[in-house]
Amino acid sequence: MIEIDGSMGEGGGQVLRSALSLSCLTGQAFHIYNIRKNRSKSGLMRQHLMAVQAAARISSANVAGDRLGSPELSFLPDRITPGEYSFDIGTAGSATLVLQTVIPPLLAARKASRITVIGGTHVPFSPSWNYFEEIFWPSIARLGVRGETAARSFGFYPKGGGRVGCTVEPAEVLAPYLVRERGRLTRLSIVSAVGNLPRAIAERQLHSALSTLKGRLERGLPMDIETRELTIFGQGTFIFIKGEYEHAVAGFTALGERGKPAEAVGAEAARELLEHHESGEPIDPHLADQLVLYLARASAGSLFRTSRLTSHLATNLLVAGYFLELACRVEGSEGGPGAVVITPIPE
Ligand SMILES: Nc1ncnc2c1ncn2[C@@H]1O[C@H](COP(=O)(O)OP(=O)(O)OP(=O)(O)O)[C@@H](O)[C@H]1O
Repeated sequence: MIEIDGSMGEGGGQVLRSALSLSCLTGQAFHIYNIRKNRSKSGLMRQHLMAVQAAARISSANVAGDRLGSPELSFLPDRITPGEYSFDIGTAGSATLVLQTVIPPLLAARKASRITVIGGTHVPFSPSWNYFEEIFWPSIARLGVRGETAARSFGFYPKGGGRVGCTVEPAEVLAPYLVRERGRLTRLSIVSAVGNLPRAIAERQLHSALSTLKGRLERGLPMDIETRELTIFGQGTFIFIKGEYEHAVAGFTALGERGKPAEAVGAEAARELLEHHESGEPIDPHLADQLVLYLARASAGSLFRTSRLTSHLATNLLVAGYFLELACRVEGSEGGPGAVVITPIPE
């Protein structure tokens, strides 16, 4: 049984989720302790527990310690069963993080699967649905992942209730990923949205983003700009900015919250985009960590450059090393730009 210290690296839920994915994928059991030890509410929270239950359902796993607040867990997967799955988090816990947990093992199944998750789609510290669908999904599609994404509704903190999902076709081996350069910025898209709040808030978010970006991007850049009113439970706002480069896409989401001015929301996403853009690098800091589990399964070595090396990236590389024979090299230091080289070692 693989022993994992859940407080290693970034020490958050990601250590657990990546271990669940890789355990299902490789059939190796693991025991994790110190789960989210340094977080203010340590142990398994609802969203993490849902990831455990989802991974257990698709792999008919034997599990011990799967309760709220638990600091440790043992997970013994059996066989991956493809099929139709629906997981209801019951809170605004992140739906995209649950999807990201089960996609890698379901790719290794013999038949296609359809997964639906009910929960938060635009919640802090996780990929927004727009990010999942427009940045993460096209990036894994480039590695050979086939399937479709679908969103029935969005869910915000604290009510959740968004319903999103995807289908995944079996993909035995994935293509290597080589992204050293991004090429020119060819298009910018901005979606600014509100649910059960005045449309004027979405417009203020948008104007603030546009004035932050003014004069900082190429002249005459094609732009798609949209404000949206969403039908959701509860209330919420977000802005999502996508930069399409010749060889990469990058995305930045900012969320509204009580007491945070709409102008701050718009400026936050725009500043993140500018920071990435001005680095000259292709892969945004979030995609960098989210790609690791896929590159670890590619048929040959991969290399990409990112605008910021994060502790999430370092953590995923560490966890992948527990389950797979890999040679990983990171060039650069945390917080700055750098390169990641991942080479699977054939058995
Ligand atoms: N704005 C964002 N856009 C895209 N992806 C994001 C964004 N914010 C966070 N993520 C991704 O969400 C994941 C969050 O992992 P993390 O371990 O922090 O989650 P968690 O389970 O909420 O952890 P914890 O509550 O223990 O801190 C990472 O893969 C990170 O790249």
